[in-house]
Amino acid sequence: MLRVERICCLRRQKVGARLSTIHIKGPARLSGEISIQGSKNAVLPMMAAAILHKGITVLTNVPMIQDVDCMVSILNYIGCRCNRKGSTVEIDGTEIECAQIPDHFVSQMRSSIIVLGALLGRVGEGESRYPGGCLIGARPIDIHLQVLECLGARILEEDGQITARASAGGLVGAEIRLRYPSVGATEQALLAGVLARGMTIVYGAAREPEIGQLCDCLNRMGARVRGAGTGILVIEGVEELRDSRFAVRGDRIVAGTYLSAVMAAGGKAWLKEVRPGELELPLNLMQQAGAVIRRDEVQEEIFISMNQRPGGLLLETGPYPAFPTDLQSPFMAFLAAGDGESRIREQVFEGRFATAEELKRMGGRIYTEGREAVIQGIYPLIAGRVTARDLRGGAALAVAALAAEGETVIEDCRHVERGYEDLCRDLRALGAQAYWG
Ligand SMILES: CC(=O)N[C@H]1[C@@H](OP(=O)(O)OP(=O)(O)OC[C@H]2O[C@@H](n3ccc(=O)[nH]c3=O)[C@H](O)[C@@H]2O)O[C@H](CO)[C@@H](O)[C@@H]1O
Ligand SMILES: C=C(OP(=O)(O)O)C(=O)O
Repeated sequence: MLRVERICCLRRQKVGARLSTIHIKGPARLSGEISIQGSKNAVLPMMAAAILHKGITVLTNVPMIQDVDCMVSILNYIGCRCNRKGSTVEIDGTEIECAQIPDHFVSQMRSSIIVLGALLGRVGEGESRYPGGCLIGARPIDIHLQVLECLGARILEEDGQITARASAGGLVGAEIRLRYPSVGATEQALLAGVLARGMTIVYGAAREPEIGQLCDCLNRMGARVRGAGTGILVIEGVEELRDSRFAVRGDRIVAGTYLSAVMAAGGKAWLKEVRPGELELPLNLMQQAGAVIRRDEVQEEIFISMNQRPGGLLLETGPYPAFPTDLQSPFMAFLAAGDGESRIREQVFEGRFATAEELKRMGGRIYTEGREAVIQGIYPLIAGRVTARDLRGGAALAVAALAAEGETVIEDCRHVERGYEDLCRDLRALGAQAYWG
């Protein structure tokens, strides 16, 4: 059995806490242009993929967000050397000294759990506690563990500690059927399958664009993965990977948030470095609610103009290509300041209506029952003191504040900093009065 000595010298880089209150003066009308940061949900598994390679992986257009800081800390801790210059991160995975993902960082970020699959692939073992991340539902990891077991890992769970070990020859390719197209579990299968012996086929895989990006990145590193964008992924195991460089694409959820801001406030905006095709359904719904949208797939730009109160919508979240759950709260925010009745069905995370309570404190007329919300639009909303309950929920409150009379103070925005480089900077670039306080 491959053993990794647990030197675990604590090279813990403190994940810095910044100011975590946002002040926004409304109502606003927006006009401006912004480049969209690199995608959080794409870059985190790519960073984990660097563990698989005994050499250098360079990622460019990496967003400056806390989850990336957290992943850098995990990689440094296990023995990789991460060197960051602006939006470029170079990861040297030559030495892995420790197969234990440190508790401190696991509790901060959901994506920490996929490091387990990469460690198993590279050194045949890994240890982790249950991952943190946004509190938007139960978020079990049974499918992740099923994936690893299918590939031959033995999993031991004791007091919240998970230990996974491959047999002496390492992981072995297998057919894996996912009971749900979980994004994280699909990433887990990709990371664990790349260096496994033989062929791995994942049926019922997630089809999110971030999975496609991970497949592209792994193939650039020398892996052999086919089927990206479909529900069946075929991974032909390889012996080793090679040095590579990969550019992370723009974050469709961040873009969707700023489009929602224009929907709430009115005005116009040009968003650069984002693929309109990744936001097909949200853009169609925004048009249905009254926006004028122009998409440029070649230049990777979206233009939006909104000159009326948003009309009511019916939407239901689901795995891609259905409506993304991560945009549910920003949509709820602009619909709350709209004209007419909307209905939202949240099918992915059962706890993702917490932000509705905060929107109600801003005068929003929202009624939730189970997985369903009914929203009666009203304008303007009322500014007040509200709390960011989760990452997208915090951003959604900023969206609502643009359609509220007075100064809104959004407290506890540490979750927002996990995923947005600087929400206030970007909203100011669109003409809003938004400041960290
Ligand atoms: C870092 C990252 O990429 N986060 C994204 C990822 O989260 P994440 O990878 O956690 O989301 P999943 O697709 O795994 O979860 C979807 C559903 O499956 C359930 N489930 C998941 C795994 C499992 O082992 N067992 C299980 O029951 C979850 O509780 C949830 O109800 O995809 C979500 C769905 O698009 C997004 O909202 C998150 O922003
Ligand atoms: C839920 C999200 O993130 P995480 O899975 O990292 O908690 C999100 O990005 O909206």
